Amino acid sequence: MKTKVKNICCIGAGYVGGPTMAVIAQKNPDIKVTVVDINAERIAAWNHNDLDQLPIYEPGLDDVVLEARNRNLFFSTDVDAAIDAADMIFISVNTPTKTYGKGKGMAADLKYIELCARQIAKVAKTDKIVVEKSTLPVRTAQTIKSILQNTGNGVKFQILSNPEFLAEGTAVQDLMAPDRVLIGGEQTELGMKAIAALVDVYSSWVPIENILTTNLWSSELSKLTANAFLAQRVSSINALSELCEVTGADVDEVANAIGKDSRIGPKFLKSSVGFGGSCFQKDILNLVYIAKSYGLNEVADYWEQVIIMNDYQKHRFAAKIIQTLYNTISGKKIAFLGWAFKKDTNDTRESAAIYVADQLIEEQANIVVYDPKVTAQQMQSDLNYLNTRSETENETFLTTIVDPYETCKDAHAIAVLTEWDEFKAYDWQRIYEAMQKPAFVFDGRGVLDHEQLRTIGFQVYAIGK
Ligand SMILES: NC(=O)c1ccc[n+]([C@@H]2O[C@H](COP(=O)([O-])OP(=O)(O)OC[C@H]3O[C@@H](n4cnc5c(N)ncnc54)[C@H](O)[C@@H]3O)[C@@H](O)[C@H]2O)c1
Ligand SMILES: O=c1ccn([C@@H]2O[C@H](COP(=O)(O)OP(=O)(O)O[C@H]3O[C@H](CO)[C@@H](O)[C@H](O)[C@H]3O)[C@@H](O)[C@H]2O)c(=O)[nH]1
Repeated sequence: MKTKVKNICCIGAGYVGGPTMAVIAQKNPDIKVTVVDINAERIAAWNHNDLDQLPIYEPGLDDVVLEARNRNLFFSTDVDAAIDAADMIFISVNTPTKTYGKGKGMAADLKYIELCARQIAKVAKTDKIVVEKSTLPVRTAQTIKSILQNTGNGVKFQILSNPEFLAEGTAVQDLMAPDRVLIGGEQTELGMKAIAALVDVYSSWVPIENILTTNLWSSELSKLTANAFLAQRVSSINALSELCEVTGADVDEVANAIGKDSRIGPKFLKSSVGFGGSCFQKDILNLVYIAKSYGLNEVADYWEQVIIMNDYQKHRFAAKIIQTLYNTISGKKIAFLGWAFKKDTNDTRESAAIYVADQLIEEQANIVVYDPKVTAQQMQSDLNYLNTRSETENETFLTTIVDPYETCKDAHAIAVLTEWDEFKAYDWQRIYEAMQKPAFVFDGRGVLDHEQLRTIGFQVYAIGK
């Protein structure tokens, strides 16, 4: 007989836990879904009456939350109560790159995962299915199982791997119509039963042929592999962008030409100032670390190159700005349009903007930033995290203005760091008139109309052109 899930708990109310559970709850009104977090401020924001105050910005998320919240979707800080009541527990906590000890700067830090496993082990009085939603190194399910099974209280656990493939900025749309849902589990009778229970949750809205089931290790490794392949495409086209610049080829034309080959495909070929986000770098470093730990040095080196190329692309963009501005940017105002790592999100983790700003501030430029969704406080904290200089110096060199025209006024140069749609619609003539001359634009996202800008009088640098 199929086990029907009635009560879900999700530990971690972040960029993944929040939207994923909101959609699961919306699509399964008969399942009670409780999202818990130790961050009380975040939970309060999820419960805020004003939907503009939700802790993350994702197009369409407010409507989903509005429909399901307080019906069968709840946000709470009472982690123990939610664990106790649930028959299925998702672990969706952060798994950042380790900043200390063995594997520092490479391996995933699994301390939050282990804490969750220990808390589940301590609290659980009835059998549970534990679902890894966080991105984890292959074979982590073994660790979780070992912690859970050594409690000695007779409770039985099944562990599933169900990695999340949503991209920020399109999270709701990705969750509503995923290319696939991946569920890995033990290939035993009880394991298969647990897999079937989770398939049942997703099949409320995902066509059954799009729900893939595998063994645990394939599922865990597929997540790291998917991100490595995606990031590798960006680094590949970025590597070619520099060759385009020196040969007269146009990177968008090259991308279009190769993307028409159905074996290559058109997506993820947009050259840029470099990929950011909380996942790509972390997951590839993790993959590299795992390969090295098995002694697979050539495999590790192959994937590490994706990160090396990405770092180079960010560095190259900043160097181009310095060089073009006559190798002296000390005291010059440089306007940044965008700080988020991509459009339609307020997330700034690993955003290229942070690294470009840091490099320009080393040359004592005054960076003034406008981003429609990122707060000034977040920008300062991103810069401070790099630890390059004192917080006071960062406050002096990086300021934020909430109006794009004011941001660009009197600037020597504008750098586009995020591809927000609104940038295309600005009155560029007005911006030009208020700038220092020559007025430079460095389009790190290839989003502006360069011909129009040149006609106005701008000197334009665009990646791969
Ligand atoms: N951000 C994405 O787009 C994305 C997409 C797919 C997969 N992932 C993966 O999903 C995982 C979560 O990522 P995220 O972006 O949602 O992270 P996040 O930092 O936004 O959220 C994680 C949340 O977990 C909470 N938390 C940590 N330990 C806890 C504990 N012991 N008990 C209760 N709450 C705890 C934190 O307070 C935080 O609010 C990561 O493994 C990430 O790699 C992220
Ligand atoms: O052609 C492209 C595509 C993307 N990017 C950049 O790459 C980064 C990542 O973009 P994207 O993948 O769209 O967003 P993420 O939210 O980081 O999503 C990735 O990381 C998630 C976390 O693991 C996965 O779930 C998603 O499937 C995977 O796309 C951003 O800085 C983009 O600007 C480019 O420069 N060029």
